[in-house]
Amino acid sequence: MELGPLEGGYLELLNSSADPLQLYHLYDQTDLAREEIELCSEPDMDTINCEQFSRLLCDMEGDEETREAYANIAELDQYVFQDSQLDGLGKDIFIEHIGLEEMISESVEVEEAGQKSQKRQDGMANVGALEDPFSLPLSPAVPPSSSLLSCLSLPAGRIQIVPSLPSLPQGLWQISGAGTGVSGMVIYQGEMPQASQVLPSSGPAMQSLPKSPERPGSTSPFAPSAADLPGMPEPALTSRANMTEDQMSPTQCLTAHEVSSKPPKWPETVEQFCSSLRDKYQAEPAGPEGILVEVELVRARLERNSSKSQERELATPDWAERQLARGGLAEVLLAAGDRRRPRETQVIAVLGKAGQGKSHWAREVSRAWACGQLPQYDFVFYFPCHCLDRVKDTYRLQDLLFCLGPQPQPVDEEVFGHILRRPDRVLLILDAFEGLEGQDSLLHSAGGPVSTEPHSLRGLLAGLFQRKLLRGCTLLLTARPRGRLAQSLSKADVLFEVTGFSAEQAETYVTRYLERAGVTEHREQALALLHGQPFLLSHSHSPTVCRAVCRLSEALLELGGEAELPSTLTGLYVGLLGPAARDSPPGALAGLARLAWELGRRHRGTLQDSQFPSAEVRAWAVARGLVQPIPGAPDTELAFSSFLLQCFLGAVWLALSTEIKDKELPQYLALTPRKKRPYDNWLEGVPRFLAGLLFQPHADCLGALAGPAVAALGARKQKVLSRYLKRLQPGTLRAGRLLELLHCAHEASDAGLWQHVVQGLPARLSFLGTRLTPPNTYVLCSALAAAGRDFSLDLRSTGIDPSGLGSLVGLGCVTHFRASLSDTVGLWESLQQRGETKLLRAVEEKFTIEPFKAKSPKDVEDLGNLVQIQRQLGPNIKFAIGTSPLLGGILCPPPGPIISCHSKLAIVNPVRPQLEPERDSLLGAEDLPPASRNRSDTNGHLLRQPGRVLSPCERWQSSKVQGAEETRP
Ligand SMILES: Nc1ncnc2c1ncn2[C@@H]1O[C@H](COP(=O)(O)OP(=O)(O)OP(=O)(O)O)[C@@H](O)[C@H]1O
Repeated sequence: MELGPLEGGYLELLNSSADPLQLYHLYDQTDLAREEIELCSEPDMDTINCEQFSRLLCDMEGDEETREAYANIAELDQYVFQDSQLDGLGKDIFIEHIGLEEMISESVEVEEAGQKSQKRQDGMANVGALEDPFSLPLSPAVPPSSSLLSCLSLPAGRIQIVPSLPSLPQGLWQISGAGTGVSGMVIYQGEMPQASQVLPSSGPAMQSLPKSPERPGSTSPFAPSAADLPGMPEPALTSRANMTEDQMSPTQCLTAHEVSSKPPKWPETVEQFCSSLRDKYQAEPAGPEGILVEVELVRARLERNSSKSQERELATPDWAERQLARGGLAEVLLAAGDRRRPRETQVIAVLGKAGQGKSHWAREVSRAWACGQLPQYDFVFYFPCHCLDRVKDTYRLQDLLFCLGPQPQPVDEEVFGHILRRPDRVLLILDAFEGLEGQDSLLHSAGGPVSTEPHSLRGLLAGLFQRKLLRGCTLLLTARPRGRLAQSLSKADVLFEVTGFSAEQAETYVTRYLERAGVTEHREQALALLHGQPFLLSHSHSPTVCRAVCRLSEALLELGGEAELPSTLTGLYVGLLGPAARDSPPGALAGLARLAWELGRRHRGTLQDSQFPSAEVRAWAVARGLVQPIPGAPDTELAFSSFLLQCFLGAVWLALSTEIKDKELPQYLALTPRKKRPYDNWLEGVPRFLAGLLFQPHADCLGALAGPAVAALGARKQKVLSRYLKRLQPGTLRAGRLLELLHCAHEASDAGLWQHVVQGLPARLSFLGTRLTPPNTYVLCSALAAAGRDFSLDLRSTGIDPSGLGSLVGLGCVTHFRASLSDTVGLWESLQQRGETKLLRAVEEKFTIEPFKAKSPKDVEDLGNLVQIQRQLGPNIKFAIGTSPLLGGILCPPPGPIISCHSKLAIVNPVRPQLEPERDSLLGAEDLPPASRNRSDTNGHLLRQPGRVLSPCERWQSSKVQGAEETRP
């Protein structure tokens, strides 16, 4: 039977009458067609290798839609088919839910199900029993499992037994089909069955997997071994037992890998290469200042930034829901290991905004390896990606590792062979991945090479990411996730985020900085300077800003006398650049500023010697630390010493340039919707610096950098921006842009502009899903306090930290707020512990949780904790469970109803859907039609629409365990 294109989920395919072997090959080809299967000879229709099958089955299980559909089948089975009263309704809903219209006739008429099952019996797997396609008949030999794959039934005939595939749950797995040469293949995961656990077949023939007689490479045309790859050495000896990897079973292979993590005896050349790499990493200082503050990474995930757009961005978890990689480096590197398939490349992405410390962290990984902390790797190669952006030349894999690697040297074939033999013991670090041209396509496009023949560097990288070259290695990349790159990064096995410094870590950095500078006596003064400018303290959450603050503090303290840090970021950078500008060659600052802007427009932060206006300007910029060499890159390549500095210089160019037309200037504030402006704001720090440079008093700001001659030009530009900003209605801006406007107004330090902005703030402010970093929280607090009006805030999914949450909701002008339950519990508990009862009472009264939707047991638990704290405070305190002014109502029931509401919520079992409509009607408040939504009875219980029974799917949805609660203001 000819199969059409692979469409829909695996569920549809399993329910089709397609020949399972064809199905399998179609699956594999579709998947691997993208991977350009050049090296397979003839696809061997009769051969299924267990790794391939493991992959197929894993993917089927990994397919979220299928998994969920089968889970629903299992759970809804009883409801739909055993509860005769609900028969008709249930089936319809069930069928609709799993989205299989074509199954309607099959599933409604039960007899037909038998035939369908029979059809499938000839195929790959029997899903379900003959009589009832959705019941789960488990033979005594098969351990019960909710997995779709544990419900395979066993046929008569020859059976191959493949012991223990690591990715399968324990149990028996049967595969059969024409062309296999056997009527059935059983994969047994777990201990082999005892004789008493009789396999339901007439004498299973124990055979090994089919194997190509000619060569000991992989038996799979789709999963080549090293021996299959042109240009690769002969198959590796992976154990000291003189067996090739491919002669071993997958279990043996894994065991061999584990065992061989003991240091093997290496040839002299390999030992030498390895120790030269280690020496290289150990010799590198930890960052430009040689300071290390230990930071924890947070598990990350990407999400669509709007329901309409395909673009993704880093999701913002609530503070209390963040998952820290507490095990440090080891945990990060092991994180994807659970999902790792044998000999499969593992991709780990460490993401974060510019200047958060990604490169610092990545270099720390190589240093840790050099110090023997990562014994699971024999080799670690660190590449700053700016150095790999070479379009012209062609390279082989060995050139990448040896010539472009951290320790450039001629290729040593013996060492290279050694690397190829154990790719699983190789870690490649690709730092600043966003710096590569067209990086997004490397991760997902087809066409990466499968051989080590010369290719463009991009081709080589594509081969690595597409898991064809050095298959089985670990790829660790760091990147700023923006635009299309973020979309492709969802292909990574695991994601982490570098979130910058906490206030304590910033203080630690200041202390260490002064220690290294040999001026520890200034420590207290420097910390006092920092605390004297809370806005800069909040910005020191970014290590880059923290470093800049340290440098300026050091300079100010050296001068002696009354020192004070500036109150804006613009002031900080003017303070740092002013002295450099004063002794610059003529036109040097403007020349460098122009370069910063023009490179930024092309999304680049690196520059060549030849791009400087003159050698003199280059020498000045290097001497003043404005640009610096890139570690590992040729001397002719330099980079701006930080992204923020590049943004500042870009803004200087906009402020100074006569080439930028006045009417174009407002677009560079990036406050209007993206569609209406061609500028993409890659240099995202430019808007606030531009406002700062043009609005702050000329003599202290732009004049301090460029001299008095540019005063008239600056004044004209200021007028243009002022007119634009005063026409802007803050209430019409989305949360992210509103925050940027607040930052611009803060940097401008112009009383008129600030008043205009704060007066325009709407009374109800929702920041739902928009990150509130410490500086964002700071400007928001200042603006609300200055407005002299009342506000309601929605602070859910903002990642706001506990101290930020406390400062915002503690403001007198904030009369109502909504925040995640877990963060609120944290705040209340900390206020309680600190004995701040008055503030606690105040914030409790402002808190609202309506409409409440419990999505996980944690939500119910948190609600219980809130009620508990509330009880302790006495009967007069109440928080709003009804609608609040923020949400359009006024109901604030006393604690009694909340507790009774809680006790109802607590009995909802989140794992199994509750079928009694009364029970979860409370949970399903948002599932009700608008007419009955948000209405409550006198006890504060939400009313259900009479006669409306929630469908099983709705109940399932409402009881699904799924992270923090969702927004529905
Ligand atoms: N944990 C840390 N301890 C000490 N210094 C740090 C730490 N993290 C970052 N820094 C310092 O902060 C500055 C910025 O760090 P880094 O260059 O690693 O940021 P990044 O996220 O890679 O930025 P970009 O995206 O712009 O490349 C550097 O000077 C670095 O030394």
